[in-house]
Amino acid sequence: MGSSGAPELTHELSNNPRAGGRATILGIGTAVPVHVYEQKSFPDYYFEITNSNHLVDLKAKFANICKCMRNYHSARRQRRRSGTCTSSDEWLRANPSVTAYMSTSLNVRQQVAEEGIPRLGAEAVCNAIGNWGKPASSITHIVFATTSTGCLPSADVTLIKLLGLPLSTKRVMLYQSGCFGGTTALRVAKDIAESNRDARVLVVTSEVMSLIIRGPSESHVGNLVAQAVFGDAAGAAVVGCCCHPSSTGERPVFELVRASQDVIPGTDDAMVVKVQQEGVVITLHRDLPLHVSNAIGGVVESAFRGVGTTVTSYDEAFWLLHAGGRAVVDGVEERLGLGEGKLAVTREYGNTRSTTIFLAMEEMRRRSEERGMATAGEGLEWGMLMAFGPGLTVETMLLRAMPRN
Ligand SMILES: CC(C)(COP(=O)(O)OP(=O)(O)OC[C@H]1O[C@@H](n2cnc3c(N)ncnc32)[C@H](O)[C@@H]1OP(=O)(O)O)[C@@H](O)C(=O)NCCC(=O)NCCSC(=O)CC(=O)O
Repeated sequence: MGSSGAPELTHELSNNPRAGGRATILGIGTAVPVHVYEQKSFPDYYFEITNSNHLVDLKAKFANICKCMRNYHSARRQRRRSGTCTSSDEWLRANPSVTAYMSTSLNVRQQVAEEGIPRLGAEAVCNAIGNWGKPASSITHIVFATTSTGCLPSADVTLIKLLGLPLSTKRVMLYQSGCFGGTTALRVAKDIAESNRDARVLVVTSEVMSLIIRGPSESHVGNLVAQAVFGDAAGAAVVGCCCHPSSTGERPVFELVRASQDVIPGTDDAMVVKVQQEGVVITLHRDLPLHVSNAIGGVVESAFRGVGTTVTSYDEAFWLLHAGGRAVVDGVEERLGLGEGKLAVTREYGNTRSTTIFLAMEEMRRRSEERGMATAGEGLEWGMLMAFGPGLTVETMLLRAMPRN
């Protein structure tokens, strides 16, 4: 139990590497779609394309929420939607069932997701493999997470065909995994890598919001918040145990030290996601940020405990937090007493569900390299990756940044 008074949450996973070492991230890549919507002009766009300009008060509320998102994200980041022609303006205008608040539309939405998810994922994979520097044929396993669809044959099958990977590549598909799906995928990859000598596990997340885009309703502000918050992106990482990097020519970036996953008691209604004839309907409860911040102290304390880290203050660690929304990030920062700038990379990007942590991770690595820091974790050794989603589930991964040289 943490001194925060939060409920005892963390169920620690065993950590018994059998592949001769701990799993590490050996390459990272991301991809974002070509369609960009500026947060500033998004309220005008969204109310126009959903034929809702008559809902004047609701539009003002939405504009306020988006304004806050604009302050929250750095100006150079925008929200993005799938680059497929079908989720362009043309597609939205041609499909009023998608832009209505509630209209039967699952089929038409699903087509966009089915095509867009593996394609965007493949772009991120190519970037991750380029960063890794080894041939794609060295990949032995894939763990693919998406919250954006649920069709079979699954997105990982399409992905291996797009990439030309052997059809014998061993796959794990995590559908409807929530925003913590990227962290779950890393946990599964860690277990695979540490149990199979020479395994090289490709972790992929890809989120395309075609199933959740819908018009506004005065009686469903939780949906409106979801419309303001979420965007599309894909992330990828190559994970493997690399005991002798000098002989393999690989460059471990972050060691995956320990994983945890916990459900916060009494929070079933905080985030509810239903697959319906009308698409995926998301309801976010206004207390969600409070639930996360109330629980976070206990979760983080347990995650750091007993592994021999040198961290005596949370500011001595680097932080990769899922960018849930302004209120969530501010709440976590305050509860953990983090110093200014500790969540800077989280604030740099919006919420792209399971992909968010990869955008943050890549950004941190990029900044650290640019500044000549000793590790990709802002020059620090220990760090915490944290994401949350329906359940409410909080998932963490304790990271150890490897020296860059
Ligand atoms: C949306 C915000 C950025 C807006 O911030 P602001 O500072 O502008 O203002 P605010 O918080 O006062 O909210 C503005 C108005 O919206 C209302 N409001 C906010 N959130 C609401 C909700 N979930 N349901 C109903 N109403 C809500 C407020 O009461 C207020 O109404 P009034 O004007 O009447 O007073 C912030 O509230 C936020 O970050 N909320 C958390 C978003 C969230 O749930 N993220 C998790 C996504 S899930 C995820 O990431 C995991 C996953 O997908 O798996």
